[in-house]
Amino acid sequence: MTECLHQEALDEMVMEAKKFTKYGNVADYIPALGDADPDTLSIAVYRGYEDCYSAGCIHEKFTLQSISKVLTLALALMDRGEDYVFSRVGMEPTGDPFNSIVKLESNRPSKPLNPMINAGALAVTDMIIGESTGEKLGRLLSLVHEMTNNTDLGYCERVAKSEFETAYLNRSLCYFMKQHDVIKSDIEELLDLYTKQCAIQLDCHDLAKLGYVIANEGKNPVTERQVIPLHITRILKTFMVTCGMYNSSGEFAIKVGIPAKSGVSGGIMGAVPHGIGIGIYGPALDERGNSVAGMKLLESLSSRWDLSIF
Ligand SMILES: NC(=O)CC[C@H](N)C(=O)O
Repeated sequence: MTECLHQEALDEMVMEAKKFTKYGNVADYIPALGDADPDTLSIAVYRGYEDCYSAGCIHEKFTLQSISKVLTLALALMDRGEDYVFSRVGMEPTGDPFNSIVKLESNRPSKPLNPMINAGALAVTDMIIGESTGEKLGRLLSLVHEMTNNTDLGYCERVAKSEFETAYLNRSLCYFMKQHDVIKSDIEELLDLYTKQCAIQLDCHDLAKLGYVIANEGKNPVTERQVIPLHITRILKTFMVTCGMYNSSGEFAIKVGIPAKSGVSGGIMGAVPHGIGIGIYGPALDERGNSVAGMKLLESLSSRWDLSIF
C-alpha cells in the first residue's frame, strides 16, 4: 500500500462515492429487495488481527445474493473435487447478463459456462452434499460461521420466500439443465436451497471477513484454521476476477483490479490477495446489477492504496 489506511480518508471516499447512488436503482425483481434505501453506502475493510476500518451505515444488514456463489463453489469443490465440479460447470466468462439462458442452448455439450452466473451457480448448489436441504444449508452456514467467527449469521426468511415465489427465470434455467442432465435433484428443492443461500444475511463487517479468508489463502486469522484449502481459494479468486462482476468484469479488472464478487442486494465482497478483505453495501445498482456507488468506492480505494493485483 502506498499510503496507510486512515479513517478520515475512508469517510471522505464514502462521501464522494455516495453521490453516485442517484445513478442506480434497487433491484425489485425479487420483491423484498425493493424495500432497500437506494441512498445508503457503507464499507468495512478488514486486515486480520488489525482493527476493522469502516464507514457509512455499517450496521445495516443485507443479503448475500450472488456473493453466495463463491461460498457454494468452495463447498462443492471441497465436497466433490475439481474434476467432478468442472465436468458439470465450465470456467469461461460469458459476456452475458447473470441470468441469461442463451448460452445454455448454444453451447455444446450443454453445461453452464461458469459458476458465477445463475445457471452455473444452480448447478454448483446441486452438487453440495447432504441428505436434505436443511443439512446442505447447515453445512453452508457452518462454513460462513467458520470464516467470520460469527455463529449468529443465518438467512432472511422473508427475502428467501420472496425470491422462491418469483424465481420463474431461475426455474426455467433449472428445467433446461435437468433436461440435459446437468441438474440431478428435484428442482423445487434445489430452488429452496438456492434462494436460502442467496438470502444469507450479514453486515459489511462480516462480508469483509469472508473476503479476508479468501484473500488470506483460506486461513481464518483468529482461529488460524485452514477453513478452505489454498488451491480452492486460488480458483475462487480467479473466478472473482474473470466473472465476479458479471458482464462488467473486464472493465472492473482494468479500473479496480481487485478480485471481487457482487450481488443484486448491492453487496460487493473484495479479496485483495495476502491481506485485505472488503465488504461494501450500496443497493442502488447499475443496469448490469452491480452497486454503482460501491464500484466507484472500490475504484478510489484501489487507486489511493494501490491495490490492483495487475
Ligand atoms: N446477481 C445476483 O445477485 C442474482 C442472485 C439472485 N438471487 C438471482 O438468482 O437472481
